[in-house]
Amino acid sequence: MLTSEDPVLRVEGLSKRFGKTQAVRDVSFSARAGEISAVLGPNGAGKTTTIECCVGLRAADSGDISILGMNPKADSGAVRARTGVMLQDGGLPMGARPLEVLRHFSRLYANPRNVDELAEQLGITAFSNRTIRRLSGGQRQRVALAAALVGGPSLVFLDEPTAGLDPQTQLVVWELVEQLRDSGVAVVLTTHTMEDAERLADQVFIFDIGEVVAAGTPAELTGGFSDDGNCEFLRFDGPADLDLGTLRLALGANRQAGHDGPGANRQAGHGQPGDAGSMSHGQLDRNGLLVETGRPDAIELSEGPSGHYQLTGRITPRVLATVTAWCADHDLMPRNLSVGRRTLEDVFLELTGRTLR
Ligand SMILES: Nc1ncnc2c1ncn2[C@@H]1O[C@H](COP(=O)(O)OP(=O)(O)OP(=O)(O)O)[C@@H](O)[C@H]1O
Repeated sequence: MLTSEDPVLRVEGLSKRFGKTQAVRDVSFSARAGEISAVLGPNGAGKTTTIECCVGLRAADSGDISILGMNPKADSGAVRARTGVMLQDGGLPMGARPLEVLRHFSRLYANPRNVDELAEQLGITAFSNRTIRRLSGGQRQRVALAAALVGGPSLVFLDEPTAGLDPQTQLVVWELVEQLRDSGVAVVLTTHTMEDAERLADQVFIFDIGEVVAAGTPAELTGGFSDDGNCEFLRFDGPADLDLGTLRLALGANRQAGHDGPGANRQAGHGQPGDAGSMSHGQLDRNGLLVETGRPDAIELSEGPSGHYQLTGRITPRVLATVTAWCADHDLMPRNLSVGRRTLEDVFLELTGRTLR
């Protein structure tokens, strides 16, 4: 029996191979009611294959999938009745008109949503007398989204729901997805747009080459953003191969002297030193090792390619002053100096050495 605490979707150890390509390897994740779970990753990371296995469009090689406590294969009818799916190719009948399609789908469900209201909300009414074949990509996308929602599902899978949409329609889709979450639906959203994940997601699962390489809330993954406005990275450009030893010492001396000022409290939800074993405070690096994140008093200093320097952690005004003072002592102009919040894109880059796009 499923309780309200149990995930609506639970995926454990899912693997799927296409010939020589291991599309999905030992993937585990879950999605809860009233939450948006984003599956984020670059092209070919295995997101669509994972969703296709979840909704029964592909047979997994191994692993377990449970939806609302049921087995999607054994209880396929009951699972389908409570699940909405929007896939990238849409799967819409080309010769039909949007409202005909939506009315047809709505008749298959016990408690469907009002077709006219949904069509109005997604701006479908304006082109409802054209066949699907004659719609633009973005218009088809809206019909596919409506088709996924018309049955009033408890769990909805949205594969790249904002791909190809103009900014105005993206906003409509984001609002709709938030409404779904607020009404208690479990939303699983695949995307390679980190803006989607950062804006919408309660939980993010970052995929790369068929594996989940990091998981957590956006704030946990990016190291969070503290109440007093202290930022999470400081970057500057300078000559390559600077000797950073004295800067490290100066930053360490700040920490030990407790110079981070009155706002230097720990962030809610972040761990105490030593409790890095939980997934919520860490990420998996390329070798599958847990890397601690969100330690507000730890400053990491690294040199990227061609003289790009980066500090990550809790960047206080004192840290900024230490860096600029060190630069002044070394007669060095820190070019392109910037301070800001780390994004999921940064996290992905740090974990894989590549960008999401
Ligand atoms: N039917 C198929 N036959 C052979 N290989 C496939 C098939 N479907 C997917 N693949 C391969 O499996 C890997 C994962 O593909 P998948 O479509 O799941 O990635 P994705 O993360 O959804 O990518 P995208 O963001 O581009 O949609 C890729 O290397 C892809 O080429």
